[in-house]
Amino acid sequence: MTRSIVVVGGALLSGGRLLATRRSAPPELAGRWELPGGKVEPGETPERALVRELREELGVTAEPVERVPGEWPLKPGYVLRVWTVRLLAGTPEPLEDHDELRWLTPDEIWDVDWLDQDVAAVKAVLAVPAAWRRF
Ligand SMILES: Nc1nc2c([nH]c(=O)n2[C@H]2C[C@H](O)[C@@H](COP(=O)(O)OP(=O)(O)OP(=O)(O)O)O2)c(=O)[nH]1
Repeated sequence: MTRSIVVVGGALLSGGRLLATRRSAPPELAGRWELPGGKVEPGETPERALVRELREELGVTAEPVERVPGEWPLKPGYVLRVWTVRLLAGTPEPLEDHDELRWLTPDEIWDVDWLDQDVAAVKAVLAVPAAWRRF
């Protein structure tokens, strides 16, 4: 059986807001919103992949805190796993893969057009209210 490729998503939380990022590519995903992150490379832990991706994509130093329970199918052969993330240094900027960022309160969370496959993951992040108060 072939194992799925894990895509790690970061639920970056700060001051009671979640960072949403708007994809700039590929064309079928561009303009839709997601959790920043990317594919785990061979030999890499998901947490290290997340730290690497957040540095590359947003220019920040960040620390995965805990796994959000669940796993969400993306395109065939890919699954999304999500960690809550604390920002340690830097201000996120759309350096790679994204063209806009928004910090959303829980009340604003559905104001952006999340990728269909991310909706359940975002609901799972909302279902961990303690995480929103922590950083
Ligand atoms: N990062 C991220 N990718 C997602 C989410 N939802 C979703 O369907 N995807 C898809 C988009 C891509 O097909 C795949 C992740 O690839 P990516 O392009 O972000 O990852 P990467 O930086 O490792 O990719 P690459 O440019 O090295 O190929 O998962 C999400 O919430 N976050």
